[in-house]
Amino acid sequence: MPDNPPIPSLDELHALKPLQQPSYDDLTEVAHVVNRLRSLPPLVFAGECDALRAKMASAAAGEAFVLQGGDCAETFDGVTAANIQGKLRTLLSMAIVLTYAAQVPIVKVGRMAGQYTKPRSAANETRGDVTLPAYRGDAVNGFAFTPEARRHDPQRLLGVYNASAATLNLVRAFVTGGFAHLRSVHTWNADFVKSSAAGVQYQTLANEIDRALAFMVACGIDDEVFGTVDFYASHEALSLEYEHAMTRVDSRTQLPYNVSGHFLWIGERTRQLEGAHVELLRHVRNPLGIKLGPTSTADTALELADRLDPDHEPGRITFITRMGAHRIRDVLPEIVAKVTASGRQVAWVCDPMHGNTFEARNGFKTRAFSDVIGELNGFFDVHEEQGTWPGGVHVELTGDDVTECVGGSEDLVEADLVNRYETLCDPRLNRNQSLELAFLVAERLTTGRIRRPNPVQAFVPVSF
Ligand SMILES: O=C[C@H](O)[C@H](O)COP(=O)(O)O
Ligand SMILES: C=C(OP(=O)(O)O)C(=O)O
Repeated sequence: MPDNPPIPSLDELHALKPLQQPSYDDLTEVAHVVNRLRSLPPLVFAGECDALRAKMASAAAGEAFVLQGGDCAETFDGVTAANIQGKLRTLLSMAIVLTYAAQVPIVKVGRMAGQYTKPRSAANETRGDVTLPAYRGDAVNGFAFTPEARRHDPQRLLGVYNASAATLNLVRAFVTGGFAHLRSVHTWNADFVKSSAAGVQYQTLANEIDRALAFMVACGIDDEVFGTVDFYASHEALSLEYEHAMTRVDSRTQLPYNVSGHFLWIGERTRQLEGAHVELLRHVRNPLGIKLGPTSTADTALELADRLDPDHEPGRITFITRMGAHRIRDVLPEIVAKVTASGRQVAWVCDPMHGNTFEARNGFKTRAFSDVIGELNGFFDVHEEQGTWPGGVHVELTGDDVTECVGGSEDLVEADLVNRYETLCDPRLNRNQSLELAFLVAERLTTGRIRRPNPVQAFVPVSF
């Protein structure tokens, strides 16, 4: 159990000159908003964060696999039943593919209910002869290209709280109220294009699950044990005002937790060792992710791990590597080797999205499905060579049939991007591409090439 040093104040954090922060013009208004946020109830319970930390520890130990996914940038307008259900359905379908094929428990974590703040490469955006502040996520400003919308508005932080609460409320209802029951495995994708290869593969798997379920019921097992799933919320902890206001001392343990989400990650652009984000998050008890891009070194990874997890607590640290398909085989091996040699057991999760973005000839920001799979294969190969466990995937996806990433079995080309390009920031996999990815990952997990300590004991049938 870590010591409990005082949580730094917001002023102390700002003195560390944090990157990627909004510039608010009315600091009194900011203080009002932060005070209001401090008075609002937690969105998650500290005990749930502890439960997730234990599951992340299983992923670090090679006994579970993490599936983390959702929008690049959630939006306030996107908080609709259809959107939330669509993302959940996609994640549950992917999880079932991974569980059934790979026979390993899947830790299900949404990039949901809090993913409203975006770091940007450039502070401004220019269209024609007009330059305005870049869109930084609904937590900060609006997407419309007008001075009013692009103003950094602190009231939006209350919008983040409300949107996250509404999303979590429905997610909790879905995962405990019957929607996620294993019996529903067919209905999640009932409307799926029959001609889609992943859709057909999914139907075949769903039929097998139906038969297995019927067999178990015939054997006298109450199928209500398959009625609910554990599902967790995560986002990038970027807005210091919001994350600080949502950091509370847990009444059970007297220890601080960030109660805006179960799992928080520090982005590639804000993970400076002496920076404000590391300083705030080192005090909270939540399980933490650290993004590692192509310029990362083993020393950086180890220094961050020492700072954020001085006690080597199981499940505390997850390294989310996002090196790019063409760099992963060069950069990842040394990091994995040195972290492992240090005696740390961390969860290794592959984000095959953020290192593979490019601008298409028609101006759309996109990713090629082949690069996404290329990076995943590199990730599995490196861990196979090192004898370490590839602990999970982190993907930007949606439940809709958008056209934002090229490739996949539908063979989307750059000319298709214009049809349904709906993301406000980075391109997401659509439902078909997400399922396809799940089948490919399941195949890598089942080939037998990956060492799994004890697959039989590791399979926990009551919580898929
Ligand atoms: O999601 C990640 C970042 O916010 C995003 O890649 C930054 O994109 P930009 O380079 O268009 O600013
Ligand atoms: C900004 C993100 O990633 P990264 O920090 O890896 O660029 C993200 O995951 O939204």
